[in-house]
Amino acid sequence: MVKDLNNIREDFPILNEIVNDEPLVYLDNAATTQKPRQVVQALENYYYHDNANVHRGVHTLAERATEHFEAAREKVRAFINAASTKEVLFTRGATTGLNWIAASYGEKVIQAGDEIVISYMEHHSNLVPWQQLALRKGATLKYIKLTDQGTLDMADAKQQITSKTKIVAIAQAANVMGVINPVKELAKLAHAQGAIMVVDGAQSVPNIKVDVQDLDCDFLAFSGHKMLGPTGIGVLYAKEALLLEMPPIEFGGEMIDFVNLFDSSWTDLPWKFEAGTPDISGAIALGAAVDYLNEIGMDQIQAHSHEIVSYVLPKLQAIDGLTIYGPQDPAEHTGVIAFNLDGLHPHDLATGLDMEGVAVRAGHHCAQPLMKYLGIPAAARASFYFYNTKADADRLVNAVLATKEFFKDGTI
Ligand SMILES: Cc1ncc(COP(=O)(O)O)c(CN[C@@H]2CONC2=O)c1O
Repeated sequence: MVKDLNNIREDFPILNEIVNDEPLVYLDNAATTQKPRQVVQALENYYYHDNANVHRGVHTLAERATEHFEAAREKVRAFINAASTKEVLFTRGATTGLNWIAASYGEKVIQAGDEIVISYMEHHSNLVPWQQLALRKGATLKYIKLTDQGTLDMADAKQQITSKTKIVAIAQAANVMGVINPVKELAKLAHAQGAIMVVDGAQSVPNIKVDVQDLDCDFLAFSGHKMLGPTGIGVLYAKEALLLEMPPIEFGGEMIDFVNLFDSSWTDLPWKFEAGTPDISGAIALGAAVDYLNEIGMDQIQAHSHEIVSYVLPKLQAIDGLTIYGPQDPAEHTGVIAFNLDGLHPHDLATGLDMEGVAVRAGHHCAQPLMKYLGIPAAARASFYFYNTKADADRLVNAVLATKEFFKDGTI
């Protein structure tokens, strides 16, 4: 059954919150999304009825907990169309997944003189792991330039990806510019040079249909909390052939086969990379989040974002003194819009919006090199999701105008 977006908000009690005497308008979904009752209910059901440790218990609760935990993995597998659950590793989030690739695959493969290619629009979690790996190994970190519209300069990408390239790591959707990057084409360019393709899916998996086999990416990392799930659970997808050759990152229980006094052997995939007691309830709740997204449909979610951005972008562009970063064409935008108001620090702008009950983020958005590339210290950022409405968009526009009026003579 496809959920009707017109009455979806009843699943999100938090959207009824009052902030500064105004009904909340939550537009910080790129930071974290709100959680439907069904996800919170999954957590409650687990702890009230099924809680036990997984995989080795022989009692009924342990078997039930294991069944729910592994069923969640299968839901995630199907959601991203991975070939096998062996390719679906539970992590803490996108940051952990990206660090695992650098710490395992990167440490094993990267040598002095090799090149790692990223872009100027990357989030720090898809930049610093590669930067530190390159420093450790004496490898070269290269950045793909952006066009004037804030999209990836693919002509430059073709120049940057060479026979020395071993890793290409790019966000599929950008957390500031709001663009969708052609990672399928980038994977082809990487593979043609014998390199692997790492996709940062933190902003794409929640917003568009992601098919890892169609993309032919080698790794893809994302976070549960950005797609209706709880914080602390995420996923690293990786091709099985790569995982079989990669050394574990953490050692201990769950991930061993035999432990001898002076050496050990590892268990099968995916558990080789899941040392210790996993986030059982988080994974089960992530499975409930996937169920919820599937009931809406990713096509409907993407269409809704396009409709909202097409509605609000022209209204924001019409505000004198407001600068929008990234594509000016709604067709190029996910639901993420970064902007600044002349003469106002983004923190003051966001505080002004909060006084009107509108929640946006302000700062460098964990993308300091991008801020420098854009020539700005920071920006405000509104990020929509399927439970936001055109009325929310109007509240944003009116709050920007009210804040502009409030600060107009430069004094508070
Ligand atoms: C593109 C991208 N990659 C990686 C991450 C890291 O995700 P985790 O923090 O879940 O590991 C984020 C987080 N987005 C930040 C968090 O807050 N606002 C943002 O834009 C992101 O947007």
